[in-house]
Amino acid sequence: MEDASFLFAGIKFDRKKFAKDFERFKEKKENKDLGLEVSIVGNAKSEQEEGDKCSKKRKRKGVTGGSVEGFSVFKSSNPTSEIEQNDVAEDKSSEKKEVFRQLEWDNILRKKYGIHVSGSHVPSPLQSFDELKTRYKCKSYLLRNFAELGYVEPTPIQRQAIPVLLSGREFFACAPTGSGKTLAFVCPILMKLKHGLKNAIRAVVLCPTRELAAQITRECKKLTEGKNFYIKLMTKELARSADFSKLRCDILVSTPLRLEFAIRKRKLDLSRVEFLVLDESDKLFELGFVEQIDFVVKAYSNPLVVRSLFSATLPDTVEDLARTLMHDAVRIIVGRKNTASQTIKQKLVFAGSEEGKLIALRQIFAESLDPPVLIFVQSIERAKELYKELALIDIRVDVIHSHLPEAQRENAINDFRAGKTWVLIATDVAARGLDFKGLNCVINYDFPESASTYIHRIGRSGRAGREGEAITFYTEEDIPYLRNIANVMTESGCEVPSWIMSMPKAKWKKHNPKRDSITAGPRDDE
Ligand SMILES: Nc1ncnc2c1ncn2[C@@H]1O[C@H](COP(=O)(O)OP(=O)(O)OP(=O)(O)O)[C@@H](O)[C@H]1O
Repeated sequence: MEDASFLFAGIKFDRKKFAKDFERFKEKKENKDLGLEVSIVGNAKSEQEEGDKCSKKRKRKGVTGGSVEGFSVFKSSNPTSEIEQNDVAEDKSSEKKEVFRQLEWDNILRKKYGIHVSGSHVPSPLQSFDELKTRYKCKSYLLRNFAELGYVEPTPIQRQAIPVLLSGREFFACAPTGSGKTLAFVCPILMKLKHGLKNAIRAVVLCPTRELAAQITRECKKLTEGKNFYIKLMTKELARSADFSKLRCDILVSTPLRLEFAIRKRKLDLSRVEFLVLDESDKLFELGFVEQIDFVVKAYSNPLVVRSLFSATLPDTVEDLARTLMHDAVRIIVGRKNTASQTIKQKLVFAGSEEGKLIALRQIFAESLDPPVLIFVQSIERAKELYKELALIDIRVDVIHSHLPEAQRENAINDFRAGKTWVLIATDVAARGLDFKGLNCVINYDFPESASTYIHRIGRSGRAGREGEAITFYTEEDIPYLRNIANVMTESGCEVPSWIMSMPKAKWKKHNPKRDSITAGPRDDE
């Protein structure tokens, strides 16, 4: 992890400058502690208006620095008689009771869905999608599109993240792979943007790969079916030649590199962006991305931009960064942090050598090839080598890595999704975010470079509650790192031999050993 403390430096929200407002905010918190400003589930008016009020207050703070009034409904009233005082006391006590009841109910709901939150005054989780209508006046088209897509009830991350983003709060969230994080940020952004109001980019979603950016764009379009939203994927073409001053775009989805290019070379204006989402945020803070991210984030000159971070793995360093740099951030963790999805059956296989791996793979294919299967290797070279090997067998195989032209990468993904390809060999370019609905099995032909890479790779299967399988080959050189993977396995309920669990945990930065080339072992037909 790079030292990324300079990140978000472009956001003009500094505590010194707004010290007075922070003082007032404290005052507000005290009043809230008395239970005067907490929303109640089912109160259609309150939460939408609270959200709007919240952003208006931030506006006043951020833009004019003017006085902020009305923190307490009781401050402005001036009870004179004893009866009035008693009435006020009674009101206070019943409001307090209601607030406690609500908090209790929120906790029950969170416990039921494994949601853990911290931060001040976290909005109540959703009980159902219908609540989006009753509590937040969500437009019917969105709920219709949910139904069309078969989304009957919100997933745990959606239950909590949607109300938090709707209330204008910044947050960072960690939830398992395939648990619906995309909808968790797209839905509230669509609800808040009210399409077609302004001619400016108002939301930006950043993610580490083009394939993932394309997938998020598609998901956004599906959700806005029947409405005039302008959702744009930052393609190479767009980044190079678009006239951004004329481009109609409500939500822009991009990789950091392309966005940086468009800002530098094409004068892309991000001053009116209201929402910034960093998907796969821990990856975006790694070496190779962090400088682009820093540059891009500085381009968001709107002091009211609401930032949110999502990932299935969230190292403490990224959490610390988010906590210090975001404004009054909420933390949302679903299940246990940095664990694999519970629906994936995970297995370790000792393959002995490179030759042993190929034999083991062919054996799996012979005994139980249940396509589609995704195979991960460590490098582009090895992806090409394995492709040559498997092309000799009578199975439909393809390969994806970052040295392929964009169209070929796209075809590889599309053919795999469509079932035209049974086996896809991939480098870690396909490890994050990609949603292959029916993927049955992930094979880690090469041991993953880190526990988080392991979690993301195997998370391409077992999505949206479905079952999946993950097989990880290891050789002698991987043994010191076995324990780290074994921990992930036991955390999600898989069995691991006791000798592995008694090994010391290796200090692990990136494990990318030099491996012998992938050579053909003896074949059945020889
Ligand atoms: N409420 C829902 N009910 C049923 N399916 C859903 C719901 N929300 C999302 N999905 C589906 O779940 C799948 C996974 O969603 P998504 O790709 O957003 O997961 P993710 O949490 O972002 O995963 P990753 O960490 O791997 O990026 C998708 O196929 C999506 O259509």
